[in-house]
Amino acid sequence: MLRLDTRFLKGFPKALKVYEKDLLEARERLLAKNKAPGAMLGWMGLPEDTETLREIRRYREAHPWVEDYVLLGIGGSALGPKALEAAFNESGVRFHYVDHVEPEPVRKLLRTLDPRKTLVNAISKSGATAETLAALLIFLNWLQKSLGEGWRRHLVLTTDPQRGALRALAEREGLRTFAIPENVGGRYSVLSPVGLLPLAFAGADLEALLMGARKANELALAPLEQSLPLQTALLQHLHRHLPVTVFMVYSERLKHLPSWFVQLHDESLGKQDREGNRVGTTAVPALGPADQHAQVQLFREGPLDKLIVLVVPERAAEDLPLPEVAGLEAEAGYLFGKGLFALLKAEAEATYRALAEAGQRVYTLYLSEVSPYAVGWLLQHLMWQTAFLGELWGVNAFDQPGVELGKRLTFALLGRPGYGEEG
Ligand SMILES: O=P(O)(O)OC[C@H]1O[C@H](O)[C@H](O)[C@@H](O)[C@@H]1O
Repeated sequence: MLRLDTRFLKGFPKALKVYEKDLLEARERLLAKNKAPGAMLGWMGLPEDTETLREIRRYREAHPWVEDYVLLGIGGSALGPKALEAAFNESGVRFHYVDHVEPEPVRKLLRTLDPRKTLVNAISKSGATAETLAALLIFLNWLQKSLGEGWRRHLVLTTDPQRGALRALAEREGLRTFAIPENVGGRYSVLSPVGLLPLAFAGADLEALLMGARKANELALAPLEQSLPLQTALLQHLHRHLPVTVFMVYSERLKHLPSWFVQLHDESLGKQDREGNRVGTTAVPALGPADQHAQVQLFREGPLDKLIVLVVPERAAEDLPLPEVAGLEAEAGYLFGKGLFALLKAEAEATYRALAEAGQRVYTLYLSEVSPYAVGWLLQHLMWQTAFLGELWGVNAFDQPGVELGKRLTFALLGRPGYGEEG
């Protein structure tokens, strides 16, 4: 379950009435786009795709020998699986992410892996991302050298159904692939095979994850009073004059979730609107309680330029009682007999109050627990929130024209044919 707490934003219930028409119109505009050719709204339907889920299950069952799973991908092709696998790995399969281009960690990883027990999954929607292609060159060569003809069983590609270098390679070599639907962009792809395939190897409950996401879909389309995604979109919209939106998660298991959110929010919404105005707010990742001992000083006494979102679990699957230890009564006695989770909850609540008291704008999203169901719901909720904000802010939440120049300049520096002039 997901629950919104806006107790310190006193004007919110009234704003919901004032903005009702704008919100409902934004939702209508978004849904109307679904009919247009080229609309990138396929993420809305991913939670219903049981056929792909079955295919992924079969593939997982046919590969019981996998002990190490190497994921080659970056941005939307890595952040989602990384966030979810860290939270829900039940299988003991070891995951390694090559979402960078630093030689030393890649060399170190290659030294530790046994190719016979390793599955390499290259993920790229476009099939054109330099970092991913570079990693693929290295790992494909390594598999071929170490396994000879058997290398093909150890490589699986997740990519566009038709286009791109990965698709072409798969066809030439007869490699196993999973498709990222054409109408699903990278940062909205976590519930496609991009996330589901690695999570199947992690042993996560995929059905519950998708069931949670379906709940977010239901609420996104519900009347405004029940529509959590419209409500949090409004909270972001009301505070768009504040340059920073902090996304602070009180869960060690979800420590990579803020990075996933940062890409979703920043790359979707930070752009020029139709009149050429620069719009967007900067999402800042934070982790509780660790950042109480780092960023919270700034949040308390620094500029009041932030909207702060706390994501807090309400229950632990299993709490850990704090034992009494003789000699530590004076400093730690107040903890004796309490659960570790009680401390987490108290800290989240204390931070919530302290930030509000400081004059920061802050609201909390409670997760019933850190479960695949609740987190699937949260991810899909945040995708809806982002898509609604795209409509409210007059930007296309599904493209990323601003990253193109950097790519072209990289190509020019490396002498890729056709890119010489910029170099
Ligand atoms: O999946 P890929 O096509 O390899 O893209 C990976 C990432 O790189 C691009 O530069 C985009 O800015 C991201 O939105 C995308 O998630």
